[in-house]
Amino acid sequence: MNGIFSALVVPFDEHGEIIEKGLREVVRHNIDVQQIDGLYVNGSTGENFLMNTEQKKQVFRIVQEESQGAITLIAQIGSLDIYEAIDLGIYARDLGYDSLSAVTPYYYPFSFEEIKNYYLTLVKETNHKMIIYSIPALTGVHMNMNQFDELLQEEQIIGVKYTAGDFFLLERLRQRYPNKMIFSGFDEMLIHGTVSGVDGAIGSTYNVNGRKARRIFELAQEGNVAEAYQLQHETNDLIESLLDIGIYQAIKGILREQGVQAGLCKAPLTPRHNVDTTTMQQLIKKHQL
Ligand SMILES: CC(=O)N[C@@H]([C@@H](O)[C@H](O)[C@H](O)CO)[C@@H](O)CC(=O)C(=O)O
Repeated sequence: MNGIFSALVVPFDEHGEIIEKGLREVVRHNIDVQQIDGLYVNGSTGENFLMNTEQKKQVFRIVQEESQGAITLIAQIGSLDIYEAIDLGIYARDLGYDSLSAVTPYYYPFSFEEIKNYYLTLVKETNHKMIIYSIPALTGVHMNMNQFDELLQEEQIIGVKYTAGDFFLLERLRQRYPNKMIFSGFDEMLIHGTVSGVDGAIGSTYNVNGRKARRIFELAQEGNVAEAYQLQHETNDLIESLLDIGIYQAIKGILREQGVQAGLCKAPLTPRHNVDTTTMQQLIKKHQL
């Protein structure tokens, strides 16, 4: 479960329905063109939190069918409805997903005990591997080393998707848990995560920039930090542009220009945002996507 994983984008039509043919094309593009090692399915990038249960299951099923065991699959099942999360976890497990993952419960000010019980319940009820999805910037949940210690004592909790900029905490996690999986979650900090010893990276921009991300990852692992950092500078120029436009809309816009039916974003997200063909073509050319 190492390497570069795309946080999969999901194509929606103008009514917020999933475009099945488009989703299959996005999976194929990730496997055949971006040559990723795995997919992180129904995460933030997949607009998971805008979908209903049936749509989430539809995505899990189609991705598994299309990837046919060629890559590693991680199913993000986190939900404020713990019973939906359990249902999704059992569904993805039975489809053959390699691991589950769940974002820390958000919106209400949950205590750490409530968060811990949430994960232990998911692990018990699904009887599958679990990767903690920690993204404090969006959830407001900032866990400290002692709290990660409590979660990682559970054998079925195999690792953390670490989407934060606290590299002291990341260094402590890596030192204390050499045998747990740690994924870097911010693409713009891929080199920093790799030098900190992460096992892999999960991110939205790998849907369009996965090959260059792999070069950064491999060069940094080999200790060629200067060359890795030059590629990170170039990558961060791209990421800055994507963020200015609207990250998910821009990624789908690039994919559409490349002939992949990446569809639109689902409301309340703006379906296209200010994505225009000329800008997308310029990004593709400038960054050799
Ligand atoms: C909020 C968000 O989209 N974060 C992305 C990053 O890949 C992010 O888009 C990228 O680093 C640009 O900021 C991932 O961490 C999210 C992710 O892995 C997921 O879709 O679950």
